[in-house]
Amino acid sequence: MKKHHEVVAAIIQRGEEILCLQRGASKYEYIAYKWEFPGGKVESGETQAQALIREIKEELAIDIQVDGHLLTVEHEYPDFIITMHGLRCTALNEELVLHEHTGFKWLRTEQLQTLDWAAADVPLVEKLRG
Ligand SMILES: Nc1nc2c([nH]c(=O)n2[C@H]2C[C@H](O)[C@@H](COP(=O)(O)OP(=O)(O)OP(=O)(O)O)O2)c(=O)[nH]1
Repeated sequence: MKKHHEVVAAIIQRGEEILCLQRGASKYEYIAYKWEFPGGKVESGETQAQALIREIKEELAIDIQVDGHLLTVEHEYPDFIITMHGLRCTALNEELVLHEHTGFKWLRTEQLQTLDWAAADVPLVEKLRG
């Protein structure tokens, strides 16, 4: 049976722009170098907000405030399944440092579809585009 992960992803908006991050190499070629929202797996005992605050601090060295829920997506990849909660957030610091990603872009909602998103993110991007 495939592993099932609960994942949180931060939609960080600054003015009109949203933070998009590019993953690096991966043993799973279908997510390697894809674009995503920062975040990661919820660990046992954590709330979604606690997990997201921890992940964003690890990945980007910034603090965030979680403002609300955007969309939850369930997606089956060839090797595992994720339930991903997309949460709207605000960054509490200006400068970010990429600890785990290979690139980042701040894009307006109408520019989001120019990136090659991880498949699970497509419904989030569509919802953001309205
Ligand atoms: N963070 C994040 N993960 C996503 C997104 N879209 C998507 O398919 N994923 C997948 C990729 C990973 O398989 C999984 C999240 O795991 P991760 O590797 O980022 O998180 P983690 O740091 O907790 O994991 P680990 O390497 O410690 O095991 O969800 C997204 O927008 N953000």
